[in-house]
Amino acid sequence: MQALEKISDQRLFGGHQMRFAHDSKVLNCRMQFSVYLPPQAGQQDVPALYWLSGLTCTDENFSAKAGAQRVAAELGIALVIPDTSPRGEQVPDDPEGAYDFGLGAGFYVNATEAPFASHYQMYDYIAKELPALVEAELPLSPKRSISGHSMGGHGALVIALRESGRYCSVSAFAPISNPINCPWGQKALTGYLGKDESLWQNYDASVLLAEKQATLPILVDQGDADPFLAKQLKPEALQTASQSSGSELELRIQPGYDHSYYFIASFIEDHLRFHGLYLLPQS
Ligand SMILES: N[C@@H](CCC(=O)N[C@@H](CSC=O)C(=O)NCC(=O)O)C(=O)O
Repeated sequence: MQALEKISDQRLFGGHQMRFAHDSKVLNCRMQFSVYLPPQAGQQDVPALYWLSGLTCTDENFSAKAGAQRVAAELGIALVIPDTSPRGEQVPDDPEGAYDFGLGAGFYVNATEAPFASHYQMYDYIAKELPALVEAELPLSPKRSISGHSMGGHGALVIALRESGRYCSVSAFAPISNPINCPWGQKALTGYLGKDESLWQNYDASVLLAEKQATLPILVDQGDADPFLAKQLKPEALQTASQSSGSELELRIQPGYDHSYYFIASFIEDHLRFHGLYLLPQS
């Protein structure tokens, strides 16, 4: 069988919006993901921005709602958009079917707890298996940046801070900034990693940023009308952490914006141009 099965391919801004399926070894299931290839990918390998989506999303929310492809086409940056959890009948879900754990809520961690550990290895899937696959099979260079929203903003920050040599820049929209101290994070980290809170620290961007100075540029946008801001997102923890390690963080509070894809669509161009500064040769 081919490594990638193409599910769809549609022309968009001179490039291609595509969807693929493949067998994931680390997740132990069949997965789907989306890719936008800009027109420049017809001539040469192009750099890629990996986008990590939030709770309840598949790879299709960002492709359909964020409006990122026009500027990606102009800049010559591919978009690689994975799913948010392992998938399939055999993959365990939240025991009560809640939206914030299990399917659609992998939290970008490597689970150690049964019954989740046999599939929920999203950290390794995003940081290692998927880049190796798409760079081997598609016209993508190994220059990568990473971004995401909410749960995906948490994932992007954690992966970039831990694997900084593998990424040129990181950005996030309304990230879960301090998951060890919020209900979404505490539920997910207990379920995937168990009750030993010392193991949770490796998956908390504020802890990681406080411990070690960041070596890559960081941009974060947060709406001040976001209903999840105070209880779940806590961007002030990220700000304090960056100050204590002397890291450069650009945290922008956007007046009147909520948690939705309308917020993402309003600022995605800024994020693409920010990543372009580090992914593309500057004249
Ligand atoms: N259903 C839940 C909240 C679900 C939600 O808001 N999901 C966000 C991400 S939240 C953090 O990870 C999302 O991106 N949804 C998909 C979309 O297309 O908007 C509730 O109602 O509280």
